[in-house]
Amino acid sequence: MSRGALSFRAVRKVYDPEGKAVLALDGVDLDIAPGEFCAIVGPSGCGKTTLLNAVAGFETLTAGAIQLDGRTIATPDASAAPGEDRIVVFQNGALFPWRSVMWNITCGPVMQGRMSEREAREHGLKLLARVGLKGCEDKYPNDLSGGQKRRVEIVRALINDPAVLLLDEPFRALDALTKSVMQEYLLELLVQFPKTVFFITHDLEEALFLGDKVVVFTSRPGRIKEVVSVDIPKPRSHEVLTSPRFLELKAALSAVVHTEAMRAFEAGEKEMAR
Ligand SMILES: Nc1ncnc2c1ncn2[C@@H]1O[C@H](COP(=O)(O)OP(=O)(O)OP(=O)(O)O)[C@@H](O)[C@H]1O
Repeated sequence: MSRGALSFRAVRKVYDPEGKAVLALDGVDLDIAPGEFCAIVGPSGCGKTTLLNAVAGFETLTAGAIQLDGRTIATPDASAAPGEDRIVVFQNGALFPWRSVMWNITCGPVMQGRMSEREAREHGLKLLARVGLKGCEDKYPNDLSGGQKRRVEIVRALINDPAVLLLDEPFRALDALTKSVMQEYLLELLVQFPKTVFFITHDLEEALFLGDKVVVFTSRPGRIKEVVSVDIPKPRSHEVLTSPRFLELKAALSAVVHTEAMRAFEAGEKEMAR
């Protein structure tokens, strides 16, 4: 893969609601290689979504810079508008319920004039078949299960052929079984359609199962505490979850995250006591 290199340099973000400054991110330096799956974990409120939003173009920076393939996409002075090179899949989904699955998938490339309706439909049908949704193209989102909706959303993102996929806890609302199936679907799709992935999760097992690396953030202000390289070969199936190496990585990751979660909790208690 030749595109999708993300680099973060000294990224800082201060929110200033009603003059009470909230330092969300402070000095984040990170490189994500083209085609790399980077899972982001860290305590609640440490700035994970803020960082994702800055890449997506929804949030400005207070200091620092983010580059995509050498092109600066965010600085304090400017941020590149959201575009089809960086697509977000949200945890609560964002399908239009009154439109068919096919419409939801193809509206982006068709409206932007990048594909004819026929081309988009053909491509959409192919992608739906790859995620086990053959025959669902004329259904409406509310006719689908949570897992099926999530697959439609991922197909909708992939049809745009983005350089970077940004996923903010996409499987959070799913039951454990559906979630594990979705994780395998995602890995399989990425073999067929390689993308750089920025994936936020609170689930350490999910981070290790999917990630080439797992970035652990400190409690707020978010800084990078540790980067864990997941040296388990891909393709991975759920059998790896019980392998000695997986369990070893999980124990180490869990210890780091737990320390930070405790810090975040104590900081929250102090703030409440003020
Ligand atoms: N628009 C905003 N205005 C003011 N403060 C904000 C705003 N958005 C986020 N924050 C604060 O910035 C910090 C980081 O928020 P963010 O949502 O990025 O954290 P997070 O790590 O994604 O949290 P979670 O894991 O709970 O989703 C939090 O303290 C949050 O309250």
